[in-house]
Amino acid sequence: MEEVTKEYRHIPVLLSECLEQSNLKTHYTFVDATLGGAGHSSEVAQRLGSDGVLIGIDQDEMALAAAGARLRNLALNTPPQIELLRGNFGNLDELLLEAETPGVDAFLFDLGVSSPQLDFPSRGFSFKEDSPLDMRMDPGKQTVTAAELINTLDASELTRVIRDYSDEKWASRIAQFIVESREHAPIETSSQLVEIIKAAIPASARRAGGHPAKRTFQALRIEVNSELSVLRKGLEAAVRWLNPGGRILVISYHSLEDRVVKEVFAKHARTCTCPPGLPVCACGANPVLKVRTRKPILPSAEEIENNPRARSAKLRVAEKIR
Ligand SMILES: C[S@@+](CC[C@H](N)C(=O)[O-])C[C@H]1O[C@@H](n2cnc3c(N)ncnc32)[C@H](O)[C@@H]1O
Repeated sequence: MEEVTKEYRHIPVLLSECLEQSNLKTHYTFVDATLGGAGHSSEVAQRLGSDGVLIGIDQDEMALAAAGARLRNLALNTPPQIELLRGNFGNLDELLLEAETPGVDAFLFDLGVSSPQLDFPSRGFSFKEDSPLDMRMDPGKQTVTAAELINTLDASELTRVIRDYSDEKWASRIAQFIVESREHAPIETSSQLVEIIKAAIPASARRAGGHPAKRTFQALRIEVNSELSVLRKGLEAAVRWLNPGGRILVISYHSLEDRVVKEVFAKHARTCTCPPGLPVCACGANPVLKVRTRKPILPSAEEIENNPRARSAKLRVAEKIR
């Protein structure tokens, strides 16, 4: 355990903004749906009282072990009840029923992978390390790896995944190069895939827009973990579990995640669009949320300098109105 906490280094993103936006009270039930290394949660735990509850969820065993050790080591005067659950926030209903939660006052979703997940080569998330192409967030429960997708999807399915989940301009060429390459031998490692992507993208285009494999790796990770449908499901459940006045905070790191957050918030915040003078509402609008961030909250230049991973972060917040 000591080993895990020493190695698990992840700087929490938009920490003070999250604490402020959570509107924490000592008796709150706070659900951290993406516990990671408990960067946010260890600060939340210090602000809850003995009548408060902190529920931490992560599907990653390594994250949960590190977070558990960190939270246990906090010297708290009035420790809240702390419950850590291993699972996917796509199954929020089951997890919160298991925790016997009557309702929730604040949810935090800090999406994506943590720095240690990227840094442990065996997880296969990083295009910078040579590792097996895995990318499963929960290797114990998920069976389909990135290698399996790369070696079995046909060219049009590969193009769809890469294009839809990353806006990669060269998606269809990358897909073709993948299919041609695997005819000789299966593609099993991240460096094999990086070389194929580099060969598929013309040299002039390769120089722009960061590492040429970044977008394809993001697309594969989203597909392996069904990230967008899981996010929609998790947010929908969070809206149901929220107590009146409670808040949902979501930190996203790319436009596809951010779009899902905006859509779910907007759907539940939709106000009546009937023409004035109609005796009863016919459009069926029934707002339960108020969006508190018309524009997302972004990290400061100072935060980005100290933690480059925060560069693409966007925090959106909504409050339950009834
Ligand atoms: C960016 S990290 C969170 C870091 C954390 N806020 C901190 O400061 O230490 C995201 C975490 O969410 C977890 N995660 C991602 N998707 C998940 C999902 N669908 N269900 C549960 N956990 C998930 C990952 O395993 C990872 O540990």
